[in-house]
Parts: sequence; C-alpha cells; structure tokens
Amino acid sequence: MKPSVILYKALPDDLQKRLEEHFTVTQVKNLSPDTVAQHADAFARAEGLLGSSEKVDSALLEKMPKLRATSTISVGYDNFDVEALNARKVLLMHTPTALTETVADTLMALVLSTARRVVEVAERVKAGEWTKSIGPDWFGVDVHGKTLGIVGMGRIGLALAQRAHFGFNMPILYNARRQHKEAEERFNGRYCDLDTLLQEADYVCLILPLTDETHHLIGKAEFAKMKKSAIFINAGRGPVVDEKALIAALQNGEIHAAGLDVFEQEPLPVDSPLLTLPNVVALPHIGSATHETRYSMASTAVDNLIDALNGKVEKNCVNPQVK
Ligand SMILES: NC(=O)C1=CN([C@@H]2O[C@H](COP(=O)(O)OP(=O)(O)OC[C@H]3O[C@@H](n4cnc5c(N)ncnc54)[C@H](O)[C@@H]3O)[C@@H](O)[C@H]2O)C=CC1
Ligand SMILES: O=C(O)C(=O)CO
Repeated sequence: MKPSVILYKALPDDLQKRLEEHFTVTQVKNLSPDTVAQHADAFARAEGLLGSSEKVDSALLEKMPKLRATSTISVGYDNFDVEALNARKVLLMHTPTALTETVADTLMALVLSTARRVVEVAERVKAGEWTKSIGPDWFGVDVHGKTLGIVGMGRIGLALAQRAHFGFNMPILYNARRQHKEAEERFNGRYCDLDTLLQEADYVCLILPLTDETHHLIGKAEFAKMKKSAIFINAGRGPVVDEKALIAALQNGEIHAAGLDVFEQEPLPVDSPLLTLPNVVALPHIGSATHETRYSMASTAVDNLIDALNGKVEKNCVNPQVK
C-alpha cells in the first residue's frame, strides 16, 4: 500500500501526477484547525506533508501521529517548529538551491528601483505629470560603484554579491555568522561587524533567515547608525526588522529609501504607513516568484518528499540527524 500524504498547496498537473504515483494524496486548502478537523482521518494516517506558507507546530503534529517527513516548497523554514519535529524524529526537507539566482535578481531589482525611483516616476508618467523635460526632482542616485552591505552571506547573499561585483562594480561589505572565503576571493567582499557595515554601506541589504537571534536584528539603534543617504533593502523575512522603527527612520529622513519584499505581517495591511511613503518600493513577497523557479521549487519539493519517505536525505534536509 502506498504511504498517505497531505498536500496543502496546489501543484502543476504533472507534479501532482508524480506525487500520486508514489503516494495516496489528500489535498487540503490549508492547515487551519478547521481543515484538520474536517480531514481528521487523513491527517491521522499521513506519513508525509507537502506545501508552503503555513505554520507546522506541535499542535498540528499531535494530529499527525504517523508523520515521518515534511517537505516545504521554500528555502526558509521559520514556519516549522524544528524542535518539535526533531523530538518526533520527523524529517524536514526544503528547496535551497532552486531559487537562489531568482531571489538575487529580485534583490538587485529592489536596489535599482529604489535608487532610480523607478516605480515612483513611472507612476508620475502614467498620471500625466511628464509635461516637459524632467528636472532634479525626478532624479535618482547611482548604483554602480557604491558600497553594498550584505547582511547574511549565504547562498542568496553570494549570488547578489556576484551581480553587484561583476555587473555594477560595487565594493562589497558583508556580515554573517562566519567569514566566507568565496565572497572574499571571487567578489572582493570584506567581512565586517554589523555596526561597521551599517555605518559604511550605501545599500544595506538583508537576506537572513528568521530565527530567535535575527528577530528585530535591525531596529531604531541600527537605523540611526546608517548614512542619511542609505537605501535599505529586506528580502529575507519581515520580522528581522522592527517595522515601526523602519517607518520612523523613513519618515524622519534618517535613511533615504527602502525596498521591501517581506513584512512583519503578510499580506501587508492596506493601511500600513509604508504604502504612503513615495521612497518605499513594497513588493508582495515575490523573491522567488517566476514561473520557472516556482516550478523548479515545487518539483524539488515533490522529489524531496519521495526521497525522505524512502530514507534518502543526502541533500535538501534541514535535520538529517533524526533519520
Ligand atoms: N523574499 C523571498 O521570497 C525569499 C526569502 N528568502 C529568505 O532568505 C533566507 C536566506 O536564504 P539562503 O541564502 O538560501 O540561506 P543560507 O542559509 O544559505 O544563508 C543564510 C545566511 O545568513 C547568515 N546568518 C544567519 N543568522 C545570522 C545572524 N544572526 N547574523 C548574521 N548572519 C546570519 C548565515 O551565516 C548565512 O550566511 C531564507 O532563510 C529566507 O528566509 C529566501 C528565498 C526567497
Ligand atoms: O523560499 C522562501 O523561503 C521564500 O520566502 C519564498 O520563496
């Protein structure tokens, strides 16, 4: 008999078929208590769980006594209670390499669009304001040659450094938990403490996982250390930044602009002050959202679940020690 799995995200038809070749699949719309109660038998039987953007905590695990593996269609796994999974010896699989280049493209898009005010001036054109040759009130600032500070020199940080170094001739400062030889040898990156990076960078780019350690890593004191001309970018996770402090820093002119793909609350509430600021580019968490990359992530996640339930955890496994 095929193992049972719960699928909580729609998959392209061919991937759904591949999943069904290996498993008996119950598709649900989300992991809310109501949905779990409605499909209680399927959750009680399931050995695998596949999806994204939903909390997987100990309360859910209690409803899934047979669970052996979870597979998330994402690289970030802050939605998972990893300690609870470890205690139950449930494997957690993710999609680290499938999205790296695409997310680095998004970061570069945020750098360029904030610096050159792309969204703001395009809106002014659409509003009919381009009635004569433009003056300095439409100008932006340069990107090439400016100092880029990358906080979180992991896979995506490295891909951003590559773009900035070779494409835009930007000197690179970085902060991470350890020094990265590759960043230094290939992209001339300079490791420094967070304070130095905040003080010296023209562009401060965050691409960090959300952990207890990174929660509100950037707040009032950190914005105060940045240059008044600094542009702040976050595409890691919203709660890494104290959003109230960010809004105040933008409103008080402590920093020049911000490009954001992630927020403390998603979707971003429509009454967020961030949406009233012309110097903010706010994106709806599109870091990896291209057709090609989202397909590749879903395909990797399906393969990850097949591998994990067959005891293969050589790659893409967050907690291989529980096997
Ligand atoms: N906006 C979006 O759509 C996306 C956002 N992400 C976010 O980006 C994160 C990073 O992804 P990857 O580069 O693949 O991960 P990674 O694990 O390769 O890199 C993470 C980096 O952060 C550093 N780091 C961790 N804690 C730190 C701390 N307290 N202080 C300084 N550095 C610290 C690590 O040393 C490492 O260099 C993901 O965990 C996810 O939250 C990832 C993909 C898409
Ligand atoms: O993979 C992730 O962690 C995302 O945020 C979406 O791609």
